[in-house]
Amino acid sequence: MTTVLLSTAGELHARVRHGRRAVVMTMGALHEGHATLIRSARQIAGPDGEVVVTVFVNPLQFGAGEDLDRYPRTLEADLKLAEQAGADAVFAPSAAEVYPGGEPQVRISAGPMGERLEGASRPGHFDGMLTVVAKLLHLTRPDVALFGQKDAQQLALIRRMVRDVNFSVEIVAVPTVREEDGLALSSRNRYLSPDERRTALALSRALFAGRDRHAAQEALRARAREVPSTQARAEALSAIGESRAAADAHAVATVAPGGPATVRAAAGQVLDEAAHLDPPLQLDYLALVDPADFTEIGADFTGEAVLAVAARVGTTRLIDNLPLTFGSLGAAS
Ligand SMILES: Nc1ncnc2c1ncn2[C@@H]1O[C@H](COP(=O)(O)OP(=O)(O)OP(=O)(O)O)[C@@H](O)[C@H]1O
Ligand SMILES: CC(C)(CO)[C@@H](O)C(=O)[O-]
Ligand code: BAL
Repeated sequence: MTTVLLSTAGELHARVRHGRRAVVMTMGALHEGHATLIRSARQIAGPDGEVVVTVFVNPLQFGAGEDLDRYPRTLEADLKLAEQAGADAVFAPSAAEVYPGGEPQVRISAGPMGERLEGASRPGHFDGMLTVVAKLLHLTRPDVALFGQKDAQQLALIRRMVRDVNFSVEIVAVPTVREEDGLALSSRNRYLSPDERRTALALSRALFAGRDRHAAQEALRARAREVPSTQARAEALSAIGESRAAADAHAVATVAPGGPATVRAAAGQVLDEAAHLDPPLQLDYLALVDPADFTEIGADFTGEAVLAVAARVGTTRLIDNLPLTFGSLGAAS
């Protein structure tokens, strides 16, 4: 298959549509994470459908002093990767093509969710991101658009925009692709020196520490629930022997003050340690949030939450997150 390179809206619109169109939007500097999105798009579109990858470094979503100028631009390599992953077309417009009248006056506002976490650190970022995503949806007119879980807040805001202003597109999320040692793939990883990369591993390690604490807590809760009342629990504990009973009682007791705070603390400890590495990790935020609105979850939260982290190593700012399900087995008795 030969992937076609398109650079104007006219070329895109002149393209005859085949079956379902699946679109993957990117800022280029493509890596295996993007390839995974493109392969998923290929599966969704099927052999009779088509996969369009957009490559556009959107100036509107970069703040003053951010890395717009040094953001890697590698179109030739991107075309090859997109082709190998199964794309039919790559749409790589210029800024003048996307914003023919200069910076747009009318924009999409991300609302309160867009001001939290990433939005607090990068004011205006999500308005700029949603504005270009809306434009690219109009330009590419997909049936399905795929986005990575790695940018969890972006994904949540795109879902919200599609719902709030009735875009007729299905949004599909793709899990985060990681290096073998856990580092989430990101175009910005190529800014890292070997020493900085070692420090950057603390982001995923912190998330894994939080996930492990969470898994242990959920297992203990499940055990506690097996015995429905205090009286029944005591009887069940003596039935399984004194030492097991003591360990069990201790385990059940220690799970009680746990929950989100303990998960945050486990992740936070890894990040605190990384602040003393050379080069150090400078934490921006660590948060355990409800993906519906990106507010911190409370102690009695149930359902899927997102443990999210952002930090700087040297001049590179990285983000990562893990979804964690709370109380999946019901509330503790
Ligand atoms: N490791 C990954 N796993 C899955 N999806 C990813 C991964 N990295 C990026 N994506 C997704 O690819 C799409 C394009 O992202 P983008 O081009 O910004 O890449 P990026 O690697 O996230 O770059 P950056 O370094 O700017 O964050 C987004 O939907 C993003 O969530
Ligand atoms: C969705 C996106 C392509 C909009 O510029 C960008 O934010 C990205 O690559 O994640
Ligand atoms: N991957 C999200 C796009 C950005 O950082 O601007």
